[in-house]
Amino acid sequence: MAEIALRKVAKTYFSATPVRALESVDLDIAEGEFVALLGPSGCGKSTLLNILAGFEGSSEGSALIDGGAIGRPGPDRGVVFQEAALFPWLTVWENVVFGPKMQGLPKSEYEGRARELLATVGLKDFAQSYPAQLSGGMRQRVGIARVLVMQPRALLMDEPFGALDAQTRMAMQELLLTVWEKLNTTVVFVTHDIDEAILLADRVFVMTARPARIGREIAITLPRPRSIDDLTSPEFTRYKAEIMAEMRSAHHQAETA
Ligand SMILES: Nc1ncnc2c1ncn2[C@@H]1O[C@H](COP(=O)(O)OP(=O)(O)OP(=O)(O)O)[C@@H](O)[C@H]1O
Repeated sequence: MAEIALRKVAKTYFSATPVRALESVDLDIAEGEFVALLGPSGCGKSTLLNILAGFEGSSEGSALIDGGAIGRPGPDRGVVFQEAALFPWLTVWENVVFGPKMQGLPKSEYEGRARELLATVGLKDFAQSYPAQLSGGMRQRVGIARVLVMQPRALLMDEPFGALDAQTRMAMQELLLTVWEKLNTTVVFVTHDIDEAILLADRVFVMTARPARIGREIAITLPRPRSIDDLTSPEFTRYKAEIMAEMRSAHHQAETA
């Protein structure tokens, strides 16, 4: 699984007025670690994830995966966005096997894995359905299976459950925990939701207002396996109070900047 390192990463967008999105971000993520990024709206979380994905370059500093500089997007990194970008004209099964098929892999190398993943995300009986016939949560589960079938070394997730209702969201969080505990992929997870960050992550990074830096790192030592029952434990509440205070001060800096 991937080890990720950011060294003094900065990013300026040269639009009509230049925007400094990131400033001197240093981050070390261990193999198999689950990391969550929280921060005020517009601070630069997606920018950071896009640099890790290779969708855009940094203006300064370096981003490394397993010691090598991150260049273009690659199959070692799977990216999941808020909306699963499924092909509407393909069935669930065809969507899931699309990547390995395009890579020219023989069926024997990916079909078994694809079947297993569909079962893991609870969609075994929907293999022949089309995306339009699925709920938002089901579509997102297809999206996750589609990325995992490529066996990425790191999973980069940008608000993946942001568009889902509260109940579906909790089910998806539990599903992701199950999948991650099984595969132990390195995960970088961007969210606005403090509960979600605490429930899922080994470490939560609270970013400052733009230009974003890592303001605070909080190690979440709640035992694993975790479940949504943990949301009401006293330790959980303590973490939440600590992170809320940090977020409030980040928000205040954003307002007064
Ligand atoms: N392609 C771009 N061109 C110019 N400016 C951009 C571009 N992408 C992002 N920005 C700016 O960079 C800053 C950081 O944006 P980013 O999307 O990374 O924030 P974010 O923390 O993910 O926000 P949110 O939490 O609201 O999703 C914003 O001010 C945004 O307007």
